[in-house]
Amino acid sequence: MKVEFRTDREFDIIAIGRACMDLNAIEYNRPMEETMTFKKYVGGSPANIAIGTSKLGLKAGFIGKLADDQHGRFIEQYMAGVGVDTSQMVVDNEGHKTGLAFTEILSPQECSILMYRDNVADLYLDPSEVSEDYIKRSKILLVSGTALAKSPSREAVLKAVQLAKKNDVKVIFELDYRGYTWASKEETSVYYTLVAQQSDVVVGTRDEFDVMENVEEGNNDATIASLFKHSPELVVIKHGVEGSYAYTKSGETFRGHAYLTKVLKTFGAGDSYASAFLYALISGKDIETALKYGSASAAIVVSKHSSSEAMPTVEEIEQLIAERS
Ligand SMILES: Nc1ncnc2c1ncn2[C@@H]1O[C@H](COP(=O)(O)OP(=O)(O)O)[C@@H](O)[C@H]1O
Ligand SMILES: O=C(O)C[C@@H](O)[C@H](O)C(=O)COP(=O)(O)O
Repeated sequence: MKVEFRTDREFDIIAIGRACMDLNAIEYNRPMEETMTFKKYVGGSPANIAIGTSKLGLKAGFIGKLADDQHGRFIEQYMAGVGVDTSQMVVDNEGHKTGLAFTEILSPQECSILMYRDNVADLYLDPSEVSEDYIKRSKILLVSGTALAKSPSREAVLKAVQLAKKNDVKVIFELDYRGYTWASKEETSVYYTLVAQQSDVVVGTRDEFDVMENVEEGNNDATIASLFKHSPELVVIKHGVEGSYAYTKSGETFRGHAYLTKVLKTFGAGDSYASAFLYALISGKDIETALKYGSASAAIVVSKHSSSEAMPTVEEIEQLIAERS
């Protein structure tokens, strides 16, 4: 089965949410306390996805807010450099800062992220800074769940979703749950449910769907039964190295398998998976093939040092799929 997109749009995908910085430990296999050097990369889930899809040859744009400082300018320059349209990345004039993610690589399986996200510029995106003229030029609006965590970014995203629906732009909701930004799981559940019910495609890990449903150990059947009563036509539920499932409203289930690889760190899997999965769907491939693209892209990124710079090309993805089939 394939997902149909408008063919008369200039942009394949416009992402909304945070564009931040990752500081990844250069010294692996040791705790953060003993890590002395870090390498900086652009980060933030929706920025990673915009970069990933752009590297795959899609026309990507971004709606977000950047700090008015060297870090904000680094992010804008990097994203423009890989081909992302940054015309709707506004600059904050109230002194808010760039969000930082320090990553600890204790072992290939044990990674954690130490976030600095107080007063971050991305959460100050205002609804007045979201343009209908821009959104209606795209096939897809990609929404990151973290952008719903606080006002005014929350209202900016809700406005973007309304405009996308009005203009026949498919809404892809990446749950992208980052607990530290939210006041409570109750609050997250309210806003996640609201946006998921209005989206065309919902993508998240099993744990993230549990947060959305405000349950301890949910199951995929209950999740899809509930979401398919509303707008979603496709729901993708990821289970880490165990792979992923894609469910369609018409009743089909597809299984995606992870490609085993020499893992350097576990983060970056979700964003690279989303980039390549969406690339494949937009390129007219069927859902089963799109799951392979997502899994292959994730396998490549978990074997490298960054989440954004490591995003693969189409050739790298197709080579991995061919080698393993
Ligand atoms: N250790 C791994 N090795 C290879 N592929 C992986 C690994 N971990 C995850 N993946 C791939 O990335 C996809 C998304 O990973 P997951 O951990 O579920 O998402 P997230 O990074 O958003 O938490 C998985 O479905 C799988 O295909
Ligand atoms: O999303 C962030 O703010 C941090 C990311 O930039 C970081 O690279 C990361 O954690 C990506 O993780 P993923 O969800 O496994 O793709």
